[in-house]
Formats: sequence, structure tokens, C-alpha cells
Amino acid sequence: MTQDFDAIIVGAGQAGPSLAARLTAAGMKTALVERKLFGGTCVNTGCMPTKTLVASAYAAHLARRGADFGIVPAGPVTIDMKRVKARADTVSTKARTNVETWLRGMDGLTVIEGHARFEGPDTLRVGDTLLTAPRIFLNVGGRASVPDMPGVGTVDFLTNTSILQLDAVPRHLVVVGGSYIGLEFAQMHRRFGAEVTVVEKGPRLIGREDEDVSDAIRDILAAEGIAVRTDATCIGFKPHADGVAVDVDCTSGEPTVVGSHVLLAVGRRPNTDDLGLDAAGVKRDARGYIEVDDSLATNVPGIWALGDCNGRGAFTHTAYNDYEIVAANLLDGASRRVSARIPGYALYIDPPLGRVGMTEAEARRSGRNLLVSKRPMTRVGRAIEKDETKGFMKIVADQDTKRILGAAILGTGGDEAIHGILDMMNAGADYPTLQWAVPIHPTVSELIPTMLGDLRPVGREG
Ligand SMILES: Cc1cc2nc3c(=O)[nH]c(=O)nc-3n(C[C@H](O)[C@H](O)[C@H](O)COP(=O)(O)OP(=O)(O)OC[C@H]3O[C@@H](n4cnc5c(N)ncnc54)[C@H](O)[C@@H]3O)c2cc1C
Ligand SMILES: NC(=O)c1ccc[n+]([C@@H]2O[C@H](COP(=O)([O-])OP(=O)(O)OC[C@H]3O[C@@H](n4cnc5c(N)ncnc54)[C@H](O)[C@@H]3O)[C@@H](O)[C@H]2O)c1
Repeated sequence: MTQDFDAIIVGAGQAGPSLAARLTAAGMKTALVERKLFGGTCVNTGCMPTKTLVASAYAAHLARRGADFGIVPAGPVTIDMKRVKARADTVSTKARTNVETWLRGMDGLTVIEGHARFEGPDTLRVGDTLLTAPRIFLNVGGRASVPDMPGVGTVDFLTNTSILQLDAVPRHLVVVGGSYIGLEFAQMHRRFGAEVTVVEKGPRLIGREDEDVSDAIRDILAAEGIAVRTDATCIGFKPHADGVAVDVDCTSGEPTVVGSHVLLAVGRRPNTDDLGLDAAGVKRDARGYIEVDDSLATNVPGIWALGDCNGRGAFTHTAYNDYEIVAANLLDGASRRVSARIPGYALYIDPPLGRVGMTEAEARRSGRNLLVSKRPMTRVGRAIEKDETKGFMKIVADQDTKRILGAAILGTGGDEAIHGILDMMNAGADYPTLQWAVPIHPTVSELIPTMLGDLRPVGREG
């Protein structure tokens, strides 16, 4: 059977559903194909369950710290991991149901469950059905990457998906990969009561960030009793009576760590290998990401790629912004470009890291005349009042243009406070403009104008 549409969307992640709403509202007969869970990674195995778990872990941490605030707990803090898991499941399930209900009730949209694969540039097969359309939008996302590390096939390991099924606290969780996914799970499980070791092949955690950020995060995690093994260039796995033996024969420390559980958090790979892209002539890069231009169009006219599968972003908000770009260009006559996007994101350890724009290292490499201001959270009233004074804030600006180039707020409320800077950068305002804002007291954000007053010149690199 062949069904003809004006538009087909593959994937109900962060871009697909909203795009379906715009296309159908514009009168296009649209099909949306989803092979697994409506809402995709963020809703089911990414942001939503993990941030719900992070909130439970924070509650446990604060409860243990009760005495610091004059609150005397009735007894020791215990973790009911079944209820912790149930809470995360409920949040995910509600969100997934909402997306699915919305899509199924959308006028002009045909929802098709199944795996879509190209048979030609305007034709996709889902089971026995052929779907055709002059416009095809790929929002197929990604999955955990499982590299062919020595012994990986001989042991049980967890990914960001399977670890969500744990309803008991692991005795010893070994987290391989010291970046976003690894660090969020490492800290939450430590706070749930597990022994935790993070194994990172690079010389430092979260290696894309500035060294001072990496160092501060390592200190924060170490203070909670998380063991961190960096420079682990020779990681391997062996079955062990107590779980899994992980070779971390690094430059120092014990050569092997035995964990009851191992989480692989070593990056993601796009879901583009089983999409039949060759049949449509759509180009992928060496890592499998679909190649797109600045408007997210692929090399084949009438096919666009949005979200994690295009390699231009790896976050929910970048996937959603991809939808906004494509919809605005197609339906509103706009000419929006992905290169205009200012990168921003947060790492949800506690305290969180809010980030926008360039790191200081990137700014130095750019050869500009730089101004930098840095302030420890021990000098932020709001943090002192909350007794959450770990971390620091840093802003980097261009001395000549007076534009803010980037910022990092590693500290309580950092994921929210960073938006004051992100919004100003997005508005194209210079830093003296932000300096004149009258922020609310007591907040973390109120120190941003003060920091701008403390900007000092620093040298360039190289
Ligand atoms: C543990 C974890 C925590 C995260 N936390 C955050 C966070 O706090 N903040 C943040 O911004 N980002 C976070 N992310 C990243 C975020 O989840 C992703 O960037 C986002 O979900 C990408 O959305 P997407 O629409 O590109 O793809 P996805 O959400 O992955 O959706 C793709 C959909 O396409 C479907 N699909 C794939 N192939 C086919 C096919 N051939 N046929 C039919 N359907 C198909 C899939 O089943 C899936 O439903 C996290 C990710 C992980 C793994
Ligand atoms: N808070 C958030 O917004 C959030 C949270 C989780 C995930 N995410 C998204 O998910 C993506 C994937 O996250 P991730 O942490 O899996 O990947 P990542 O690419 O950010 O980091 C992978 C880490 O694993 C290390 N690594 C790679 N191969 C290794 C090996 N063989 N042995 C040991 N270490 C190894 C790398 O050096 C790196 O530190 C991120 O890019 C991010 O966009 C976002």
C-alpha cells in the first residue's frame, strides 16, 4: 500500500511533534512515524527521568545535611529506591502520554508506529506501507555509544537507558566516561548510597570545559566520596565474582576496580545507520551524523535533519530550536540560521554548572583582547544563606567590542542564573548595558553586574 502526504516526519523526539503541529496548522497532510516511545530520549531515557532522580538525590543530600541547618533528623536517612524509581517513571510516563495524546488528536496528522526506512528520496517504508511526500523531516535522535572496548562483550553493563530500571541501589557503580551523563549518574547514585568510581580516559573530567571548571567539579565530587580515575587510556572489562572488574591501569592508583555495576557513558551515536539514507542519497559524515547546511537542509532537496542526528547540537533545546528554524523558514518566510545560535547548556550535578558561549580557553585561542572576571560562590550572599558555597562564576568579555563572549556559573542556581547572561548575548547587548540592570536581592544573578565591574584584562594564548 502507498500513502501520499505533503510532509513526513520521522521521530517523535523534541523537534518532530512541534513541527507536526505547525505543518498541519498550515494545511499540510502530514505523517509522523515513531518506532518506539513518543517523546524520544529526553522524555523517556534522558533529561526528564534523570533530572527527577537528581531531585531525589538532592533531597537525600539535604536531609543528611539537616544538622547544618539546625534541623535534627529523627533517624538516619534511608533510600527507598523503588519509590525513587517510581517517581521518575511517573514523570516520564505522564510526559510521554501527553505527547502521544497531543499527536493522536492533531487534525491533519497521521501517526504511524513503526521503523521508517528510505526507499528513495521521497519514499519511506514502514512495514508493508510505502509513504511518499515532497518534504521529509528526520528527527531520529541518537543512542548510547558502546565502543568495542576490550572485554565489553564479556560483561553486563548499563547504559543511560538500562540504569533507569534499577530499583535497588548498586553496591559499587563504576561509571566509565566523565562527562554529562556519567557525572549526573555518578553523583546521584553516590547520594543514594552507592560506592562510586568515575573512570575517564582524558586527563580531566568534562574535558570540553575550562580547567578550573573541571578541577572544581572533581573537588565537589571527591568531597562526596566519589573516586575519580582520569588518564584511563587502557580501560578493559572482565567478569568477576563480585560483578565486573574494570581495568583502569592509569598513571596512578589501583590497576583494577571491581564494581557491582558498570555504566557506560562514553558518548552518543546518531540513529542514522538503519534509516536507508543511501537509498535517498542523503550524505552522512564520518561519525554518522546527517550533513546539513545552515538552514538544516540535507544535500537532497526536500529532506531536512533536525535534533541530535545532525550533529549541530546534542540537547533538547537545540533540537527544539532546530524545529523553530525549519518552521520559520518554511512557513513564515524567515531565513533563520543555526549558526546564529549561541550555545548554552547546563550540567545537572549539584551545584549545577550553567554555561553559555565560549569557554575562557576558546576565547583565548580566538586571539581577541579579553577581559575576565571570576568570583567564588563563597562571596555570593544567596549561596552563603543557603550554605551552598561550592563553585564559582566566571565571565569572559571582548575588551574591544564590549560583548560578553561566554560565562560559566558553577554554583547553586547556576542553571537558572546563566540565563541573564545568555539573554543579553542573544539580544546583542554589550556588557555595560547588563551592568546597569538592577537585579533582585538576594539572588545569585545579582552578582553578575558586580562581576562585570570587576572585569580585568588577561593575556592571549599562543
Ligand atoms: C541521560 C541523558 C540525559 C540528558 N539530559 C539532558 C538535559 O538535562 N538537558 C538537555 O538539553 N538535554 C539532555 N539530554 C540530551 C537530550 O535528551 C537530547 O539532546 C534530545 O532528546 C534530542 O532530541 P531529538 O529530538 O534530536 O531526538 P530523540 O529525543 O532521541 O528522538 C528521536 C526519536 O526518533 C525515533 N526514531 C529513530 N529512528 C527512527 C526510525 N527509523 N523510524 C521511526 N522512528 C525513529 C526514536 O525512537 C526517538 O523517539 C540528555 C540525554 C541523555 C541520554
Ligand atoms: N545536562 C545535559 O544537558 C545533558 C545531560 C546528559 C547528556 N546530555 C547530552 O548527551 C550527550 C552525551 O553525553 P555523554 O556524557 O555520554 O558523552 P560526551 O561525549 O559528553 O562525553 C563522553 C565522555 O566519555 C569519555 N570517553 C570516551 N570514550 C571513552 C572510553 N573508551 N573510556 C573512558 N572514557 C571515555 C570522553 O573522554 C568524555 O569525557 C552530551 O553531548 C549531551 O549533549 C546532556
